[in-house]
Amino acid sequence: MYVLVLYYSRGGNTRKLAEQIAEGIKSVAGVEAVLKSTQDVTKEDFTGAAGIVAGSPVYFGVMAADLKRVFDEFVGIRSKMENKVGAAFASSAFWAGGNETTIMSILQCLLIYGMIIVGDPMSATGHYGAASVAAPNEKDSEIAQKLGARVADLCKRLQS
Ligand SMILES: Cc1cc2nc3c(=O)[nH]c(=O)nc-3n(C[C@H](O)[C@H](O)[C@H](O)COP(=O)(O)O)c2cc1C
Repeated sequence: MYVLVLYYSRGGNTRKLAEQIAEGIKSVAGVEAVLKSTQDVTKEDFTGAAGIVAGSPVYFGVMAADLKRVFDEFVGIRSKMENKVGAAFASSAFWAGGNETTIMSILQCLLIYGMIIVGDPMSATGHYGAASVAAPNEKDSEIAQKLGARVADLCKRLQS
């Protein structure tokens, strides 16, 4: 069983968050993490996954166009995604730059893909997901790992 960590990143900040989420996924026994950029991801990566954690830099308060392109292009496999677990992450330049609105823009797509969407666990912050201003610091990384672990754990429970 694997969880797909899908990201777009131009400067590397969002990729660093993605790597932390993948670490969290891998900490759950029996669940692997597949880390893919928007350029490399395939429809098979989507349909084979037990869950998807998708992330983007904040671009004008929403996800970057290349992540939206993937959701647009893969619309035909939407029905195969029902009841998989979904979560989101984002990296901004400023504290009030739009991390939550960007996460919500991603969660909207996952919701309409029929997925069961979750935020980060109570042991992290119990909010929208994982986020950082520029590159993730130690706390951001811990939250990202906990988000990954939560999604992996839920995937296991749903498939048992
Ligand atoms: C076209 C564009 C739009 C952006 N819009 C915002 C924004 O609305 N709010 C914000 O805080 N940062 C904004 N940024 C900054 C990026 O979200 C931020 O630098 C992020 O950490 C970059 O992630 P990356 O290194 O993964 O590419 C924007 C950057 C670009 C290139």
